[in-house]
Amino acid sequence: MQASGVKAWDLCCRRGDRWLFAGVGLELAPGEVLHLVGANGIGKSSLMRILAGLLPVSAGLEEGAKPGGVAWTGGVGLLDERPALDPAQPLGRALDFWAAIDGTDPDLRAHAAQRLGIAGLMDVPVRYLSTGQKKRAAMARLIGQAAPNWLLDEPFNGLDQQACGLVEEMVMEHVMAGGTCIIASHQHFHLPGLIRLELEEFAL
Ligand SMILES: Nc1ncnc2c1ncn2[C@@H]1O[C@H](COP(=O)(O)OP(=O)(O)OP(=O)(O)O)[C@@H](O)[C@H]1O
Repeated sequence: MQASGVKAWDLCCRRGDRWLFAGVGLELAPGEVLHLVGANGIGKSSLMRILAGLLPVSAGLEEGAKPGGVAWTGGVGLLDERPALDPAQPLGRALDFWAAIDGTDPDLRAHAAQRLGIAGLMDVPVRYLSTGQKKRAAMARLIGQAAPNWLLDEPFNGLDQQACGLVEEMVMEHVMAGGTCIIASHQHFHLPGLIRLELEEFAL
């Protein structure tokens, strides 16, 4: 695996005319997992999207404040709340669309699909798949990316108990191989050494 790690500082987020958070920072070394927690609507997904580079890092509240930043060591893979798989395509084709963009390792993805129990669904249109099957497919896509850093936004949503255990196992394997992982979730994780970051109500 490539080298991993992340350092983020002074992250601020404004949605519409409302500040969600300001001055948030975090740092992860290879092998570390961070659990991002906080109430509904507090800004966990927004923070994940900033970390993934999909939302800008806003400048701080004060006049002329410098924006914060995010520095990754190695590539980043995001398991978003939405699976981003074309509903009109058979699953295999929908995953292949991303393979070219992600630089997917086909063997890694195929092995993950097998473990996740979706290898037999590649000819089924994505629109016929259940929520959990789509989540499993998104997880197989992530593993195929072989990114050293993972961002998992509510990875357990829609998964049955067995699949939740499997995803936990996959996270363990990833970090034990030297990766990092940030998980935004209301669920509990049984992962040793979990670092906890709680986003709190932000008041001006
Ligand atoms: N595109 C957008 N434009 C304006 N406001 C938005 C947008 N996306 C999200 N928000 C608002 O930002 C706030 C934070 O949303 P976010 O999804 O980051 O919260 P969360 O902590 O992940 O919530 P949950 O636990 O319910 O998933 C919410 O009030 C939401 O309505």
